[in-house]
Amino acid sequence: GAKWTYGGPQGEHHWSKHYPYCGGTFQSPIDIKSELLRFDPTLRPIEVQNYNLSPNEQLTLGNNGHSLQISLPSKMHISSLHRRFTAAQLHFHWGSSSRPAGSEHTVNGKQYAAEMHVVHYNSDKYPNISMAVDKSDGLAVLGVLVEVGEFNPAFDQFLKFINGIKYRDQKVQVPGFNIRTLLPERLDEYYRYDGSLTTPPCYPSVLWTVFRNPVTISQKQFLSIATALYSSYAQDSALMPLHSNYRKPQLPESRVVLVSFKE
Ligand SMILES: NS(=O)(=O)c1cc(-c2ccccc2)cc(-c2ccccc2)c1
Ligand SMILES: [Zn+2]
Repeated sequence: GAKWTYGGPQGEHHWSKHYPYCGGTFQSPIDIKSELLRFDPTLRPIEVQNYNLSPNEQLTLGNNGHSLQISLPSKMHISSLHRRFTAAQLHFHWGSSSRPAGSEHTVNGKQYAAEMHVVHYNSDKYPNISMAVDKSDGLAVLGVLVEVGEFNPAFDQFLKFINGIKYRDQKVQVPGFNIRTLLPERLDEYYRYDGSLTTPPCYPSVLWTVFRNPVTISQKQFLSIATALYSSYAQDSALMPLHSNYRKPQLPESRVVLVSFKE
């Protein structure tokens, strides 16, 4: 599709020219603020299956020019939703070394250092993710807020390979590890709402689950994400640092955010 960026003349305010859904309804991310929240006692803890990958399994770590992503095997899935949602990939959004605030979802206006998205598709209904990506019941994304604090050994399972994907379209194989360790401890405390892809084409096809509790990474780990990557190709003469790859919060319109916990 057409080129899009996070700033400048192809930035988010221009996305809707080539990607009409980006100017539509049910857009993500949003500011998760108290007045939108409604406690829902029927929201069950998220249950994930086969997230504990053996080191004998290889995962593809890649730089797609907009984010750092890890491809995930299709045995990984969410089993606690009304349909099976099979994992496809996980990726990140982050700030910059000078502005360590780059999460997409914010909570009562607080923006976190980064955010991880684990993207799943409704494999009960669709044969593959391409058929699911633009359907209103197609995707389920788990959102994990990331803040700077304690060192996180789980993140180092892939961060130690980040210098192999400095430039756009570079990929490296990394040994499998327990992806569950990238998620917060409490999978029973989360925000839930109907939204969209936060990047073009912005399809309103995502059942969002944003966990209440952030995970932490160290300042050094954050800086490696925020400073190691470029959105330009290795052979390009102009180096384009890849950072601040987050969309700003969108209007909630009349949407309610369901919450699985009372306090
Ligand atoms: N931020 S997100 O979760 O809404 C998201 C989902 C998917 C996605 C991935 C596979 C299938 C379907 C949707 C892709 C991206 C993406 C991020 C950077 C660059 C290009 C695309 C972002
Ligand atoms: Zn994302």
